[in-house]
Amino acid sequence: MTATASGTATTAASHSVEIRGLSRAFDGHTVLHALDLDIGKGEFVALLGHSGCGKSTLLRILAGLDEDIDGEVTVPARRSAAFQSPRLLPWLKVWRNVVLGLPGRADREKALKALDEVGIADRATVWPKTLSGGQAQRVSLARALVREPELLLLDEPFGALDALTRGRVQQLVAELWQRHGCAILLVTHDVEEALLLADRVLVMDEGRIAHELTVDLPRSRDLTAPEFVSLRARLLSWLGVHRTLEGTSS
Ligand SMILES: Nc1ncnc2c1ncn2[C@@H]1O[C@H](COP(=O)(O)OP(=O)(O)OP(=O)(O)O)[C@@H](O)[C@H]1O
Repeated sequence: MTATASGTATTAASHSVEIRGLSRAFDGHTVLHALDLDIGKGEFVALLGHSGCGKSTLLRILAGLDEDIDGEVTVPARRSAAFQSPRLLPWLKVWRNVVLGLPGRADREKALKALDEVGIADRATVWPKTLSGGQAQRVSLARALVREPELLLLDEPFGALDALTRGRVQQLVAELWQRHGCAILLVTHDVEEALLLADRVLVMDEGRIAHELTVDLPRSRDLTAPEFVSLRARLLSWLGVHRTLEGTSS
């Protein structure tokens, strides 16, 4: 692996992500503090932390949307991201949104395959405004997957969905992850979501990784299993030491 002294390198590495001494400041206010983090190839990592602790800032850097950093960041060239808001272009039909930005001519077959994978191939030729929230989020996932990422960055992708749809889309992400074998970094406010999906949960506090938990439970995970309940209690206590996490309850 090689990495630039300060910036984002995209050379293949033994890990999918390697971060060394990453710092980011806005207007003199340091948001990420000399952060170190490795994510293994194919590993599913969830990132929890109270509002404003720097989760999205880290994700944006890994997505290549922010390069004004100190430190070393190595990420795979093939990476894609999905956010809380699906960010579909309203003047393009669904399938065109999926393959937008891919090199070459817009490949309808490719888009249909990706939409089929997320269960909404029948919505390929409609306008984005006619989609439900859950459908739009599925299109956003299809758009990320069509790039065949080695690293998938998810910033609260289920945050705006109702509980039932949220459960379905979570299940879909778990299945896609197992099928594609990509590494995933999921930013969430939801302790249970993190424990249901991830191999490892990180708790961030004021721009540092404050705690780390390996989730050594078989899938599909049972929220009521004593081991699950105990891991949940540990995460909540870690979060409680700092500030109450929005959107969770004990
Ligand atoms: N472009 C920017 N300019 C100035 N400050 C910024 C910018 N982006 C983020 N910040 C600041 O950096 C800090 C961390 O923001 P970030 O969005 O990473 O937090 P977060 O943990 O993702 O929060 P949330 O859970 O609320 O989404 C905040 O204080 C925020 O105001």
